[in-house]
Amino acid sequence: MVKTAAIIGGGVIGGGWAARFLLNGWDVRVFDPDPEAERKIGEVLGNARHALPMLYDVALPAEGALSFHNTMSEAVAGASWIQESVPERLALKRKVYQTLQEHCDAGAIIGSSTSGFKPSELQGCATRPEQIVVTHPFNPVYLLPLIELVTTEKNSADLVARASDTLTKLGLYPLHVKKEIDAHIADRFLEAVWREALWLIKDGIATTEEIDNAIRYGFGLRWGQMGLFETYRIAGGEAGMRHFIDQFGPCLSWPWTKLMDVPELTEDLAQMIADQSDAQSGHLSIRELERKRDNNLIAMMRALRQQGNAAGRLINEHQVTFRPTLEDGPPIVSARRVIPADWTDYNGHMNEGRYGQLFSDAADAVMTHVGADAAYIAAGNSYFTAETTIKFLAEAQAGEHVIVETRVTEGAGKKLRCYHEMKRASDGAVLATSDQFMLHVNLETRRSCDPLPEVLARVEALATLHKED
Ligand SMILES: NC(=O)C1=CN([C@@H]2O[C@H](COP(=O)(O)OP(=O)(O)OC[C@H]3O[C@@H](n4cnc5c(N)ncnc54)[C@H](O)[C@@H]3O)[C@@H](O)[C@H]2O)C=CC1
Ligand SMILES: C[N+](C)(C)CC(=O)CC(=O)[O-]
Repeated sequence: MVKTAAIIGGGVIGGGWAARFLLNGWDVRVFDPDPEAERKIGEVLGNARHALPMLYDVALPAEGALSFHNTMSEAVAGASWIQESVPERLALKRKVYQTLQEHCDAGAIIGSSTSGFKPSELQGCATRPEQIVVTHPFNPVYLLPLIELVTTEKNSADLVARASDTLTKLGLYPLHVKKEIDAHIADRFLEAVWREALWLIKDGIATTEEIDNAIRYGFGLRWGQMGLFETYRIAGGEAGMRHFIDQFGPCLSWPWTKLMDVPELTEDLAQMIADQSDAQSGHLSIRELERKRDNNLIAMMRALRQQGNAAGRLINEHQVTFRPTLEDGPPIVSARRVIPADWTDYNGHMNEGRYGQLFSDAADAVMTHVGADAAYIAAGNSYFTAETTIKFLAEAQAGEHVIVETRVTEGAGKKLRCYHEMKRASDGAVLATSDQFMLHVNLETRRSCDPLPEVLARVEALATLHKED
């Protein structure tokens, strides 16, 4: 059954949440009094539709339905998840909970995007405090997986488990913060870094661009894959973390940082920062910067997928949950995906090597379908490609949804031949074809041999079925 999420407040963050739910197959109802809300969410959704599917090697579930509502009562009725993302004012948030709790299901989860308030503050005047948790996301919510799930003793273990499960199924990483604190965990770091950066600008040490370069060419890259402590463990050399602390711990009491003070944001300082930022990035619109950010994030997370680490490991695990079961066909729909941005080459279209990648993924899916799956391969049997002829018939662009249809044209003994057609999903245009000839191989002897009987039977049956077509 399709689930429904209500989005209360559809600005930068509410729009990102709406996209995350919709692209994972949920119906989404939005309440936001801003007459521009529909347009603004449309823009965020446009970015998300471009970006999120590129993280995966299979198509996301069918998109849910998006609707806009004039009252909060209408938006929350029947929703199993309610995500509040109204401006960061405690009185406003509390008023919103009072209204929505009059109309929402008592079993629904109410998550707040608050960057700073503790859940106990949000629960303060609520009719059913036990329904409310903090689910603090990171911008862009449709791409970044971290959600700080902050709870109090008023939230039952069952509700916390349900919240965690829902967030995980959305491809998110719920970090359960069990002891509440102002600004949770991550924003405390961000604020510490931001305060220090403001001092560096105010004291004329560095410009906004130099500060950004100090991050993106160095420790920013380290943090994205190992965080702080694993990185510092390595920095301690073979002696590890203990040595690192003994060596660098004392520096913390040296006058290196001004972390406890905030520079006064005078008119002059605010203008200096804005001017430097304009000089650095003013030639790009915010939408262009968002696209650039999203494409970079996708490329980085896809690289982490290949290594099975950090955010990449999470995406691999999420992808398994919606990998489709193939039908015998003909044809077998052996691949269904969106072309990622990092598959584009200097000619502005999908690079020829990626056509090969897609056909190779399609062949892997067919192998799994006939029983030559991971366990079969681990037991010492597999197929090797002996010959492939690819015809490139039309260009494919990043963001396009494509499918591969496969026919088994030969399946006898050790021979398996597949004819793949790559099609654009929107109009069925054939973009490329591949005639692929494979041989069954014993991975120990590295020589060709007949498949095990159950795989051979599947291959032969498919070849017969597809020949009859
Ligand atoms: N912008 C950011 O980088 C992040 C913000 N947050 C948190 O998300 C929440 C929202 O922040 P943003 O999206 O940045 O703000 P925003 O200003 O972009 O969006 C707030 C939206 O709430 C709407 N709104 C105002 N009163 C409302 C009401 N009574 N009912 C329904 N909608 C109402 C506004 O029309 C606006 O569209 C805040 O709690 C903030 O701390 C969390 C993570 C990151
Ligand atoms: C600036 N901010 C405190 C609203 C930022 C966040 O809460 C998280 C983020 O996306 O950086």
